[in-house]
Amino acid sequence: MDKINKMDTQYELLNKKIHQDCRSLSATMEQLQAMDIAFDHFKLKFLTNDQTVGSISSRYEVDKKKWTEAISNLQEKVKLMKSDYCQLSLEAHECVDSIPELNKMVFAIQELVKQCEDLKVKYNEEMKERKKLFNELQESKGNIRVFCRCRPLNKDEISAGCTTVLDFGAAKDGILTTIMPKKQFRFDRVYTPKDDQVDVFADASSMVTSVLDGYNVCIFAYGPTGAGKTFTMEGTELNRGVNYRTLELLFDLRKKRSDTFSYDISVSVLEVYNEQIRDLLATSSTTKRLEIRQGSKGSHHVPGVVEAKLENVKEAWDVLQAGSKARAVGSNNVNKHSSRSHCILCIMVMAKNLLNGECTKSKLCLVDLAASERLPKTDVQGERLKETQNINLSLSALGTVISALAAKSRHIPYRNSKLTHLLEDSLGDDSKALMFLQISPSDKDLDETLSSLNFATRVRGVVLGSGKMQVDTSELQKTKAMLEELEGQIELKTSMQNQSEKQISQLSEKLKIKEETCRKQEEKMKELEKKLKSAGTELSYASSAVEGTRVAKKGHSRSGPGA
Ligand SMILES: Nc1ncnc2c1ncn2[C@@H]1O[C@H](COP(=O)(O)OP(=O)(O)OP(=O)(O)O)[C@@H](O)[C@H]1O
Repeated sequence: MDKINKMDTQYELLNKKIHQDCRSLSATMEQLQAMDIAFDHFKLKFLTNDQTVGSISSRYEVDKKKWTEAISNLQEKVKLMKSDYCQLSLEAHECVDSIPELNKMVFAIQELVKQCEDLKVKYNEEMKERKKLFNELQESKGNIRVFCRCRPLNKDEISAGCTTVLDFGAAKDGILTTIMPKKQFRFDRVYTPKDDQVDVFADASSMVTSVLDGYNVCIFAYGPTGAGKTFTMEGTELNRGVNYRTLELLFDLRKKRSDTFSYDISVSVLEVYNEQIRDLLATSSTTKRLEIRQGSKGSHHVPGVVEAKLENVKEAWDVLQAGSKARAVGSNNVNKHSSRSHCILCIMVMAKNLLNGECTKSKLCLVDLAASERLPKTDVQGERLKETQNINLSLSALGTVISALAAKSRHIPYRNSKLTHLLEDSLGDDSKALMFLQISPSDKDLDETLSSLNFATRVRGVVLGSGKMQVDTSELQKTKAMLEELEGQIELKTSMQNQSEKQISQLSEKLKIKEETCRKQEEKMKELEKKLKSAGTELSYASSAVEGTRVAKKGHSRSGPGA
């Protein structure tokens, strides 16, 4: 029994132990399972970590490459910019260094300007003197000068077998010879039929110049019908005459003298027919486009006449055309009206000396006279007779005025005709006159030619016989040479001054540009340095992040999953 009890106890003990072992086994199993799961987790984590490390490291490589490239690019750029900067600052320094030079130049220019001012004052005085001498010289030649111009034979005359009765062999010396009767006539100029409008105006231009110097001038064309009066004064579109060339010269001189003078130029165009005055610009549409004034007592003896202010030579041509048109319209009803009327172009000039504020007013009258005629033929009656009488009246009144002026009479009979009344201002004591004597070369016009030549010789003789002052021309030559030299000096100084001013402005412009470029480059450099700095910071962040991941990976592989 004892044995059975013993075995029973043993059995119970064994059973207990088995139960205990079973429990510990299942706990171990659970532990093992948990470890297994943990290991799987760890294994999974490890694999994931490994992949992350791989991708980080490849991104790191790409980024590294990119940043290295960017850095080397930036370094290159910085290097270039630094060299640019050095170059620019060198140039800027050069510019700054040249400032004392510039100051010197400015000082020199100021000196030049002062000298120029002094010279201008001197020049002004000399100009006055020149005007005086010019006037005296003109006087010595006679205040009334006569130029003789002969037209060529026209087609009709050639086909009718007309011959030339004039010899121009001594024309250069101012001598014209008639062949039959053989007689010599002396004038201030004699033009051959070959001389053109340019040749003719070249001699008249000094008179025109003196208008801008404040003198009154009168230029008129005298001669029988068909001798070329209108051709000389008006000319044609292709062969422009004295009227147009005069205005052209005035505008040219106005431009040339614009530094020292301002000129206001206006014109009126009048016709005198049968002692009646007609304003040829009053109805013109051309004039409506221009600035118009009504002539006052000061500018005209016929108040209310249209005065068109001209700004340029194009306007001048338009106005001249308008005047010719209006004259031609008037001639439709009357037998060759234009040869029976006087046409007057009045040019009014107001000059202001910009240096001393002095103002002068002068007037230039250009007159295409009515055709001269000998005493009316007996068969001329009615309207034609009246015309001829009026023409003769005005031409003889003109002759009388010229004679009275030449004789320095106290009374000049301007009021004897409308023509002389209108010319009063421009045909005065201080004024200059030029007569173009127009003649025909044809034998059929010989009588009229001789009569015209005799008339013009009388006019010239009267004037030259008046004993005008003779000027010592050697003195005049000296003064002229001095003036020319002075003018040359002024021109040189002015051009030097202009050049220096131009240089200074160019240099300061360059300096400004350089300064601006330097400033921009500096800004750019600063910006790049900033970018470079932030790029460096980002790079160091990225490398430390990569480094951290690497360390973590290494640590993990050392502890391993089977540890
Ligand atoms: N120097 C010249 N060269 C060429 N042709 C000329 C010259 N002078 C005049 N003529 C021509 O001769 C003709 C007559 O000239 P113009 O009409 O000028 O004479 P005029 O003296 O004004 O005559 P009128 O007193 O009758 O009006 C015109 O056809 C003109 O073109």
